[in-house]
Amino acid sequence: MLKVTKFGGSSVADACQFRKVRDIIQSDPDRRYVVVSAPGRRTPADAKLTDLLYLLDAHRQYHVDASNVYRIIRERILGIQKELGLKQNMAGELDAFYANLNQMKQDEIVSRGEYWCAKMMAEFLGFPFVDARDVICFNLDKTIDFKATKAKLQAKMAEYEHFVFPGFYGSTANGRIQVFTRGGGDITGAILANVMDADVYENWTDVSGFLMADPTIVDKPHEITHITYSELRELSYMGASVLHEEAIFPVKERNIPIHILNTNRPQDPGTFIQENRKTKSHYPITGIAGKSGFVSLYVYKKHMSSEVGYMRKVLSILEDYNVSIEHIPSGIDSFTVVMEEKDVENTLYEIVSRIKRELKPDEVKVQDNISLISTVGKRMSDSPGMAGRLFTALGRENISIMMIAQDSNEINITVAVETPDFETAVKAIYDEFVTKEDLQG
Ligand SMILES: Nc1ncnc2c1ncn2[C@@H]1O[C@H](COP(=O)(O)OP(=O)(O)O)[C@@H](O)[C@H]1O
Ligand SMILES: N[C@@H](CC(=O)OP(=O)(O)O)C(=O)O
Repeated sequence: MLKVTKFGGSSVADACQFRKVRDIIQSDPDRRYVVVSAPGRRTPADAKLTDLLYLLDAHRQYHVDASNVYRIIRERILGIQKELGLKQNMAGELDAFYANLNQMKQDEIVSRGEYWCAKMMAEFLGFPFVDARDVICFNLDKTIDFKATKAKLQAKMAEYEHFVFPGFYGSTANGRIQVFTRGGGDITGAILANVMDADVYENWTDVSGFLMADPTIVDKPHEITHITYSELRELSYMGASVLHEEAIFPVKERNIPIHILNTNRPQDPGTFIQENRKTKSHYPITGIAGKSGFVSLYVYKKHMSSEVGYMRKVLSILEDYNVSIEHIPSGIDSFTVVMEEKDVENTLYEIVSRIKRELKPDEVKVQDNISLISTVGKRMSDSPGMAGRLFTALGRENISIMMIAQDSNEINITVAVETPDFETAVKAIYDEFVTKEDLQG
């Protein structure tokens, strides 16, 4: 049996967490390949090391003295090293990094959290360190070159029976470090699991598995014991941040189960993510997730329904500005495009004026401060009246629904609400489909 184990930032936040990781690795000889993130938050008010590295880079870019930020980074790493009694010259590594700061690009700077952490973890576990820079190969378009990565990883597996591997980064063909998007250590683990044909991909974090809702919004949400890849993809895409939304593809391709586990409570069963759920859930939904930061663009034109290609022309203007579209609810002579605010923050008014100038609509309206909430579950397709229950639950809280979308597999109903209503809406949906079911037994 072969397990690829990935420990997120919360699992390596300090020396005490390192010890928990060692206990977990030593308790199971199948846990041979270990991926680590950079040290995460020790308390809710703390900073993730990766955030500090982005801050350091911002100081560098704007030519502001970065010594204070560097000092905090240095103290965090050396604090872990000292408490664990590690012998490597981390101070030398860190000072050489800082001295060389102006020669580095942002990706290299922000990748160092995982690099230092993996080096320390390797010494602590007595495993070799393998640098992701020498293994994870990116194409120039930032996708993964699977063929090259596989060849390099297999060579490392032939050389070592165990190793510690930094998540989040790799390199391009010209040797430059490239990082994934934030939270991308999960993708590194999934790639390793795929190439190594692991029996399971264990993803260790600070919650006992995937929860039915974000625990910062709903008080003590239930744990999900089993979830399918497609349900998970919907939830993680919509903001359930436990697992990066892109981490599903490499494991799904080989049908490798993902097991989400809690480093602070390793005895808990956690969540299994597989193609087919083994047990039928007691609840009509699997989970709820949501995100804020959306904006909608409403376009109305008399007789739009008979004007062939009108919607396509609006979408092609958005494409010119590289905007990706979340939803397009439509009426007969109108439609609304929902997109992420960050994609249009500098271009929205230019886009609107182009639509007005080139397509002469009768009305264009922009609304910002929108949140999307997805209610997800495979059982929803065979449970009649789900949408009705959802809308009634929101209605009871006086929340107006700005948009409704249901995917064609009927495993997801997404609603748009105004951001001030976001948390109340998530709680109302949870109460309707979970708390109420509990009370009914
Ligand atoms: N549905 C959910 N289930 C569990 N955790 C969730 C959910 N939605 C959001 N979270 C948050 O995700 C966090 C774990 O992800 P992350 O912070 O990336 O951990 P790590 O540092 O271990 O990679 C949890 O602490 C929790 O606050
Ligand atoms: N350290 C990186 C990558 C990562 O996966 O982190 P975490 O495991 O803490 O989500 C980040 O903060 O984005």
